[in-house]
Amino acid sequence: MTILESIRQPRDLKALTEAELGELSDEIREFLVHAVARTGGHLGPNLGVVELTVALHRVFESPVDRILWDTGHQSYVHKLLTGRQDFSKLRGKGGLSGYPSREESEHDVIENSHASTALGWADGLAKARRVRGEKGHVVAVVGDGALTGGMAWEALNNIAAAKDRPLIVVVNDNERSYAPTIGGLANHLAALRTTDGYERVLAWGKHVLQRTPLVGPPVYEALHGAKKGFKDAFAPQGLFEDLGLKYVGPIDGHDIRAVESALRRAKRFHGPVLVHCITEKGRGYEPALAHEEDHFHTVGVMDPLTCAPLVPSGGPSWTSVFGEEIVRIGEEREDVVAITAAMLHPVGLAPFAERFPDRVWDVGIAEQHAAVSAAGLATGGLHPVVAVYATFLNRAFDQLLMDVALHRCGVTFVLDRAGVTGTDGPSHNGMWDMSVLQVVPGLRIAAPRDADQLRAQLREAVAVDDAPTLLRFPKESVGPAILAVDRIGGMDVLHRADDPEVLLVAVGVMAPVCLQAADLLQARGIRCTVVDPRWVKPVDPALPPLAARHRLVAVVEDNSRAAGVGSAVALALGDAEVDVPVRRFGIPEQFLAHAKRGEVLADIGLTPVDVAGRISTSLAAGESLAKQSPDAQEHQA
Ligand SMILES: Cc1ncc(C[n+]2csc(CCOP(=O)(O)OP(=O)(O)O)c2C)c(N)n1
Ligand SMILES: CC(=O)[C@@H](O)[C@H](O)COP(=O)(O)O
Ligand SMILES: [Mg+2]
Repeated sequence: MTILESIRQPRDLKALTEAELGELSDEIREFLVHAVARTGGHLGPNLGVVELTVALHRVFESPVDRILWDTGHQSYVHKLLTGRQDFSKLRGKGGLSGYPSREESEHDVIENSHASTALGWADGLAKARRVRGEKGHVVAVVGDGALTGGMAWEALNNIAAAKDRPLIVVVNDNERSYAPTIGGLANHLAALRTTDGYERVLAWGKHVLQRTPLVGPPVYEALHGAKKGFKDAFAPQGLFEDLGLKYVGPIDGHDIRAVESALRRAKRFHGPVLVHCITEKGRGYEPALAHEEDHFHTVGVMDPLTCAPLVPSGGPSWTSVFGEEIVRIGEEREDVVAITAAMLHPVGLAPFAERFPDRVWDVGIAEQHAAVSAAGLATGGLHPVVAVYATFLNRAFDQLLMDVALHRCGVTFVLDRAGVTGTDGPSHNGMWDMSVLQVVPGLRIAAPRDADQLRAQLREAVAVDDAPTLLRFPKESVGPAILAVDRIGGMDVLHRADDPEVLLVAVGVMAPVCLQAADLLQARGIRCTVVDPRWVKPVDPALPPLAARHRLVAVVEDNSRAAGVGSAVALALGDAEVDVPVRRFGIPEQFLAHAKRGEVLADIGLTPVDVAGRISTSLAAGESLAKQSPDAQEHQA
């Protein structure tokens, strides 16, 4: 049995010797590389927190002491040490979540993967402990990237002022989000991190002294203390100390003894403490360290030796189509600029950044700032394109509404990972944008069905300079082109039939699902028209009169059913006095457990068979209804 296998719960760590702890760290890294290569997941971030997590669970008594993980993607080691070592179905249906999960363990608190929230949770938990007179520490682990999010500072502002409320903030500073973390904060962390002299002296001392048994360790401790003293005396007073936090660090986050020593000091301090740990994303796995783009922030299923992907990509991604087209637009329009929230490569803006380095900004994990600064850019005469994942735009709703839309700013939002993403769990599905944003006056929303439409609609969007525009597309590969057979108003007709009964409104990537459903219905003698509205907000004025020529309208969208495009179409029909029933197909109002996109779509009835089946049943019910007495009809309506 390996040491790792012997760890069933955190207290099993306490008896391990220093040598065994080193061995355990090696075993964990070995486990992570092979397990995550088999399933895909967040490899780099977890390789960077091995020693930090071991030290946390040796110093604190989880779950009495609450250990919170910001963003949660770096919680695999925490899971391994809290009784969860079956990673065979990590992020897969029925397997471990890729994030903390209360259902999995009493050691887990924050389940969502949206960054910069852990300090707020910690502030609330610490206040609750104070009010209820409960013992126990609250510890929040936050990355340097997550620390660039505004909410982290809202929380720090509260935490720092509470001198008598013990709360420990552990900054996991690996200098990166995906790419190197940007901004004044990153520069400040660097200033705290590198007073070169004592770092080099410390590194040398550690190297020499660790090879000098007996005398080595106490001398190393003394040297470590000297470094601390030197820093206190000469290094700049830190931003954190100026705020009122006790600052402990910088600590070598891969030296378990050093981290434990710092955490024990922090534990003794009866107030807010910040422990600054220096770590390396991808530590111990050369291919990750060599991967300059993101140190293997997320990896797909791959060969752990060669890092070659083992699942063939299904062709070009939506992201790459956007990335290429925005460069072409940038060539033609020098007023077009771009903003990313710490995800330059994942959202496809890297080619634009390479071509136009002065026209793209990484604002950190700060979607709210991205939206507001875009309002400033637009007001300054430019046309900003803000590229974020759909789920993360939720965070910037007010800024889109009150800063961009109210001021009628020509800003284009490009939402990647819209719809069901699946394996990243409930907080990553881009399933709310076409509902939440329905209420934004003047905002125009497009949902492209294929690459050609993405290119066309992106161009139409950046041509609007007096209102916000938005495109949204999913994570998967782009399918084949879907040609229109006609155009009605601004809508593309994808399929038509003589004397049609059903109008299928296919929203974006649901076009193939609707076309297949139309074929299934045709086989049952039910004739359909299939339209792609292209721009789903506002509803095309040609849609109600088209609907009036059918017996039933079905709107199919990869978005929440609640207040989505289906609801907007139903409202538009009502306003136009078109009395045709509307059936809404979308994502139910629930949080979707992690599973593959296809599995989730099948579970929620967004497949051609489900859509065709429900339409057929609906028509039949309508027919039987029509044959019944008027009051029976009234009742069922
Ligand atoms: C609000 C929000 N925006 C973007 C993301 C995407 N994201 C996930 S992890 C990550 C980088 C996090 O960097 P850091 O906090 O330093 O943690 P590390 O991965 O370095 O351990 C980003 C941008 C997110 N999870 N939440
Ligand atoms: C934790 C986080 O938010 C990101 O790392 C996200 O998991 C990446 O998702 P993709 O793998 O779809 O780019
Ligand atoms: Mg980081």
